This record gives sequence, C-alpha cells and structure tokens, in this order.
Amino acid sequence: MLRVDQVSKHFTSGKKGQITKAVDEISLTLQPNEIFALIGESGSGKSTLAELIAGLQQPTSGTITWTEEWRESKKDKKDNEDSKDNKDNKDDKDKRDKPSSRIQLVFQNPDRSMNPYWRVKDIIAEPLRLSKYPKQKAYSLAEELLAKVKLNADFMDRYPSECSGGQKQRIAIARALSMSPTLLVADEITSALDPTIEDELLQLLLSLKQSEGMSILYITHRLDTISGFADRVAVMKDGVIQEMGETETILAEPKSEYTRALLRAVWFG
Ligand SMILES: Nc1ncnc2c1ncn2[C@@H]1O[C@H](COP(=O)(O)OP(=O)(O)OP(=O)(O)O)[C@@H](O)[C@H]1O
Repeated sequence: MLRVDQVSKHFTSGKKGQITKAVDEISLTLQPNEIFALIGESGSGKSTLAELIAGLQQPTSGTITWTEEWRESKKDKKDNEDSKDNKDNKDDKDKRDKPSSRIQLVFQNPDRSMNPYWRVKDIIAEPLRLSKYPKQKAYSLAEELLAKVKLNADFMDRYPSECSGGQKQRIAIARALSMSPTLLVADEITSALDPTIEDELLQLLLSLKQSEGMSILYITHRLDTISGFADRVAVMKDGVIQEMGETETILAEPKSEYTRALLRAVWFG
C-alpha cells in the first residue's frame, strides 16, 4: 500500500514569482491490486501528482510512503513462488534474479520514450540490460512480455515506425512490465487512440492487473472511460481532490458540482 499524506507541490514562475499550486494538500491511499483513476481537466495537477508518487518530483510539503504491508505482500508472493519453483532449473533461477523496480511509468506519447532506430526487442529489453541482465535472456523475456501484451513474436524485429499507436503503447507497457512493478502509472496512455483501440488497451490493463498482481494509477481527462475499469477514482480540479471513492458510486451519484459538470459534458458532448 502507498500512502500520500497532505502532499503539496507549488511552483514559482515568471518575473513576479507567481505561485501555482499544482497539487495542494492531497491525501489518498493506493491499495494493492487496484486500478485507481485520477480524473481532471488539463492543468488540474494529475501529472504532477503522478510524478510526485513516482518520485520524479519532490513535494513542497507532505509525505509519500510505501507501507510495510505492501512490501511484505509482494515479498510473501515472491517467496511462495520461489518455494514452488524447481531450484535446480537455471532458467527459472535467472528469472527470479531478474531486476525489478517498484514503479514504472507509461506516457501519452510512446514516441518520446522510444528510440526510433532501435528494434522492439531492444526497446523492451532496455531496462533489463541497464540492470546488467544477460542479453539473450533479456531477449527471450522480451518475447514473453510481447505475448503478455498480446503482440506476436514478429514484432521483436520491427522498428517503432512499423507499429501503430496502439501497438506502440503495448510495447511501452511490455517494457514497463519487464521490471515487475508493484505500481504501473499510466498517464493519458489512450488519449491519442481511437475508441476501439482504447477499449482493447483498457481490457489488456485489466487482465494484467490480475495476472501481474500489480496496481495501476490511471490518469485521464475523460470520465467516460473508467466505468467497469477503475476500482476507485479521484476527481481533481486546481490541484485539489473534489471527490474520491468507488468508481461506480461516483458515476451514479456524484457529490461535487464539478464532477456533475464533467459528467454532463460526457453525456451532452
Ligand atoms: N515545472 C513547472 N513550473 C511551473 N508550473 C508548472 C510546472 N509543472 C506544472 N506546472 C503547472 O501546474 C499545473 C498542473 O499541471 P499538470 O501538468 O500536473 O496538470 P495535468 O492535469 O496533468 O494537465 P494535462 O492533462 O494537460 O497534462 C498547471 O497549471 C501547470 O502549468
């Protein structure tokens, strides 16, 4: 579990030293194995909060902590898997020794995080290679990860320019999964996709949540995409959470006027 406690991020900019409260005294918890959606219009502070959670920015005040409970639950799962595995099998041992990181991020524009001159197998294997994982094993894992994101092995030797936008997002997710994250932060990853491809990607994330046993912080400005997908949602405006709770409850009975306005915009365009 991850706890965000009274976290603020204020920026000072311009000649007059104007202060922007991008995130203002936000508190929330992320539970193991849940999809938590962060909703809000452009500039409401979603990406800043996600970057604070991922440790890419430091808060002006407040604390973000991983509780022992989460660390232990991951460790227990790994210990159980280890005891089930055949200890004499070297391939399995290498997989157990695979590097991991607690948080991985996937962004709206996959082209920004992919070297256009690299083949897909090298893009997916990059985090493993940076952690000194052996090349051939990294490639064989990359192929397994491609299968997990429902792309066949032919994609291994393609370049990003030979993949569609939806396929590139799957490749970005495969790369993130290579580090067995506890939390996957997905920041507007479906914004540039058409509705059918978007829906397929959300279904993929749902199944990965189960199979990988991870949590997902899903950031979007579109309230209409999260029904049947996110377990809980926080609606943000001007750096402040307007309301937070079970997704279906908030969609059915929104308490804040801002959420109601967002829903009206979805219904009436
Ligand atoms: N480095 C920075 N310096 C000054 N202001 C910043 C900085 N980063 C973000 N902001 C401001 O903080 C506010 C929140 O920005 P943020 O990118 O978190 O919003 P967002 O909800 O993710 O928007 P979008 O959906 O457009 O990405 C905005 O007013 C933005 O201009």
